[in-house]
Amino acid sequence: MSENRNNIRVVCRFRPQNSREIREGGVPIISYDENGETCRMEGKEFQGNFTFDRIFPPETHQKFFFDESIKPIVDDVIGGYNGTVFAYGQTGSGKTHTMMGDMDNEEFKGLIPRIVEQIFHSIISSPSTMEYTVKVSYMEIYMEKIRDLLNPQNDNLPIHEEKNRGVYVKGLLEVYVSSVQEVYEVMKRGGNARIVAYTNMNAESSRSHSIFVITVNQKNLSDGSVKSGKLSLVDLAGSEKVGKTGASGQTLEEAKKINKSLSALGMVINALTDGKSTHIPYRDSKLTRILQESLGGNSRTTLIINCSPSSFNEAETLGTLRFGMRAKSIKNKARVNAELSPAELKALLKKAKSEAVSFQQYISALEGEVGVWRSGGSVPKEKWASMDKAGSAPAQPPTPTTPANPANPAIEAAKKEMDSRPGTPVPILEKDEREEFLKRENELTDQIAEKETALAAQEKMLSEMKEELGLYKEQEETITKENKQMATELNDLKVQLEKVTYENKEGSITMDSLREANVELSTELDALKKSLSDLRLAQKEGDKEQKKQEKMAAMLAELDPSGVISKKEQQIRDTLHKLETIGGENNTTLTVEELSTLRRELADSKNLVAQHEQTINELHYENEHLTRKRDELEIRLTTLELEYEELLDKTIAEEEANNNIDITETIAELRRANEELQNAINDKETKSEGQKTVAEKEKDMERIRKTMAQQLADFDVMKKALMRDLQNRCEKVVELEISLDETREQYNNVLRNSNNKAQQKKMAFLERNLEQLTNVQKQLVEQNSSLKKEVAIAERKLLARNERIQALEALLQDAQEKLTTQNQKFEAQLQAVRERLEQARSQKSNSLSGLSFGRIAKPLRGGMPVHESNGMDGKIRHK
Ligand SMILES: Nc1ncnc2c1ncn2[C@@H]1O[C@H](COP(=O)(O)OP(=O)(O)OP(=O)(O)O)[C@@H](O)[C@H]1O
Repeated sequence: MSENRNNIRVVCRFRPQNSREIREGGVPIISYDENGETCRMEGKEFQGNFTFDRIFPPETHQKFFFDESIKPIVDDVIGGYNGTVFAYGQTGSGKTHTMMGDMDNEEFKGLIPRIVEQIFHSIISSPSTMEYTVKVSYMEIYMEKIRDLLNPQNDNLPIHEEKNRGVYVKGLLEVYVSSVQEVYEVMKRGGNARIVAYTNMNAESSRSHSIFVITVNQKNLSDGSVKSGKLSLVDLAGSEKVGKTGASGQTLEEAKKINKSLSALGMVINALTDGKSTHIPYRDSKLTRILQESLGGNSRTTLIINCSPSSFNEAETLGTLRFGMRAKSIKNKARVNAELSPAELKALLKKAKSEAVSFQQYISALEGEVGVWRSGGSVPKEKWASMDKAGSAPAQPPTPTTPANPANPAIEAAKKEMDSRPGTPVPILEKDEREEFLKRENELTDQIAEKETALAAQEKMLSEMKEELGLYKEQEETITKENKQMATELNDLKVQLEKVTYENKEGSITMDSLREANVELSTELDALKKSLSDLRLAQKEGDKEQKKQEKMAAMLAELDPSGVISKKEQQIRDTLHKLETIGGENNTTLTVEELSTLRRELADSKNLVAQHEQTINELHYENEHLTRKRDELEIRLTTLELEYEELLDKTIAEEEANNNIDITETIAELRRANEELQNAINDKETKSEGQKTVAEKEKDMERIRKTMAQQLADFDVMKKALMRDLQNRCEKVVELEISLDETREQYNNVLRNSNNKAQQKKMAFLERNLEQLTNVQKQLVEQNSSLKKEVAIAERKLLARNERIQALEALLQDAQEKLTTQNQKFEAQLQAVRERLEQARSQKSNSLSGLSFGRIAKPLRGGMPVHESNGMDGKIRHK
C-alpha cells in the first residue's frame, strides 16, 4: 500500500446555494478546477485555492459522488481493514444529504445505503470458500453522551479500551444482518431515534454526531484464516456559529457541546499534523475517543467536507476548507485485522522455537562469560556473548571486560508500541502496567458513566420536579386567582342576596299593606255594595209601593169600573140609615107604604147582596186566576233566581194557606149572614101577614134593623177584610210582577226607568264610586298578583342564588382542600428532593474524600445483548 493510502483522504463537496442564501443576497464565490481536485475561493475575506483528493461541485449526483469518492473503501473493509468516513461541515451544508440521503430513492440515496449495497454485493461476488457475518450498530453522541440509537434507553454508554480489541463502546447493541433490506430497517429505526431540531440554517438539523458501524467478519473456509473489517460512517453535527443559527436555550447548550467536541476533533487533528506534539488529546471528547483509531490509528479514513458555495457563508466555508486542509496530512497506520491460519501459525511456532534455542544459547554464553569474569579472568570484547552469535554459533562465555547490558526485548517491544503512538496521552508504561492502566481506566469510565447516568437521572428528576413545582405554582396562582374571583363573586352574590332579601322584605311589607288596603277596600266595597243594595232595595220598595198603589187603583178601577159597588154600598148605607131613622123617629108604627118601600129596599138589598155575592165570586175567581198566574210566575221565578224562589215559595205558601182559610171562612160567614137576613125577612113577612101587633112589628123591625146593622157591620168587616185581602193579594201580585219585571228587565233599564232623579244621581255617583273602587280593586288585585309573581320570581332567584352560592362554596372548599393536598404533596416531594440532594452531596463529598462510592444503579441495558443476534441468522455462506 502506498503512503497515500495511509494518509487521511479528504474530499470536498459543495452543495447548491439554498433559498436562504439567495434571499440574503448570497452569490457563489467558489470556482472549480477541471482536474476535480482544486477549487478557488473569491470571497471578501479570502481569495485563494484549495486542493483536496477530490472536489465535487454543487451539481454532483449522489451516485457519482459515491463512485468517485468512497467506493474503494468498501474493498478495504472486505479486505480486513478498518475504515472511517466522516462528514464535516457547517449546519445545512449537506452532511446528512451526503451520508444518508433519501434511502428509498434510487437517485437521492446517500453514501451509507450505497456502501451497504456494495458490501453485500462484494460478499455475494466473493469466492465460495468465504463465510461472512455482518453486524451493524448505530449510535449518537449527544451532549457528550453516547446514546444507542438501536436501543435508545441506553443513553450514556461508556467507552472502553482493551489491548486486543482497541477502543469500543461498551454495551452498544450490535445487530446481525443478512440483507440490504435488514440494514435499511435498522438504519430507519435508528434514524427515527435521532435528535434533530429546527435552526435558522436547517429545518431538520442534526444536533448530535451519529456513527453507523458495519462490521464484516469473514472466514476463509479453505485455510481457516479469519479477517474482520469495521467501517464507521460518521455524520457530524453542524460546525455552526451560534449567532447565525439562532441557537438559544437548550439549542445553545447543544451548540456549545457540539463545538466542544468539534474543537476537540480540531485539536486532535492539529496534534496529529503539527509534527511536534507528543500528546494527542483523544480523551478530551467522546467523539475523538471513538474516532481514535480513525485519526492516526488503524483505519483507512476518508473525510468529506461539506461546504456552501455562497458568499453568505464565506466564513464557515473557509473554516471548513481549512479544517480539511489540516486533516489531509494526518497519517494513519492501517493494517489488516487478520488471524493467522494453522499453517502460518505452525511456521510461526517453528520460528519461535528456533528463537527460543537461540536465547538458550545466548543465556549459556552469558553464563559462561560471567563465570570467566567471576573467576578473575577477562574476556576480549570480540568474544563477548551476543544474540547474533547465540543464533548462529554455540554459546561462548563473553569477555569479562565487556559490560553486560543487553536490552530487554519485551520492554523494548512495549516501548516500541508506545512510541508507535506518539500522541497517546497514556504514559509510556511497561506492558503489564499498561494493561493495568487500561483496566483501571475502563473501571473508572464505567463508574463515571454510572455516576453520569445517575446524575442525569437526578437532574432529570430535579428538572421534572422543578417543572412540577412550576406547574403547582401555576396551579396555585390559578387557584388563588379563582379563589379571589370566587370570593368577589361570592361577595357580589351576597350583596345581591341581601338586596333580594331586602327587596323581598319590602315586597312582603308592600304585600301586607296592600293586603290590608285590599281588606279595607273590600270592607268598604262591601259596605258600599250593601248601601247600594239597600238603596236599590229602597228604590225598589219605593217603586213597588208606587206601582202597587197604581196597580191597586187600576185593579179597583177594573173591578168596579162604573162605581156600582160604591153606589150600592151607598144605597145599603142609605137604607140602613132609613131604617135607623125609622127606628129612631118616635117609634111610630110603619105604614103599608113604608113597608112596601122597605120591601122594595129589602129586595134591592137582596139584589145588592146577590151582586156582592157575584162580586165575591168574581173576586174568588179572580183570586184563583191570580193564584194560577202567581204559580206560573213562581215557577218562572224559580228558574230565574234561587234566593227569590226560596223566599217567595215560603211567603207565598204561607200567604196562600192563610188567605184560603180567610176567604172560605168569610164566604161561609157571608152565607150565614145572608141566610139569617133571609130568615128575618121571611119572619117579618109571615108576621105582617098574620097581623102582628105594632109592638111586635117594632120589635121585629128593631131586630131586623139590628140584624141588618149587624149584617152591615159584618159586611163592612168582611168587605174590609176582603179589601185587605184583595189589597194583600194585589200587593203580592204586584210584588211578583215587579220581581218578574225586575228579573226580566235589565238592571240598567230599571235604573233608567226610575223616576227618582236624586236616587239616580246617587246611584250614578255610587256606580261611579263602585266603578272606581272596582278599578282600584282590579288594580290592587293585579298589583297583588304581579307582586305575587315578582315575589315568586324573586324567591326562585333567591333559591337559585342560594344554590349557586352553596355550589360555589362547595367548589371553593373543594379547591382549598385540593390546594392543601397539593401543597402537602408538593412539600413532601420537595422534602424528598432535598433529602436526595443532600444524599447526593454527601455521596459526592465521600467519593471526593476517597472514603467510598455511593450506590448508583447501573444503566439499564434493554434489548438484545451484544453477542445476540436479533433472531436473524446473520451468517452468509456464499455458494
Ligand atoms: N448536494 C446537494 N444537493 C442538493 N441539495 C442538498 C445538497 N446538500 C444538501 N442539500 C439540501 O440542503 C438541506 C440541508 O442539508 P443537510 O440536512 O444534509 O445538512 P447537514 O449538514 O446535515 O445539516 P445539520 O448539520 O444541521 O444536520 C437539505 O434539504 C438537503 O436536501
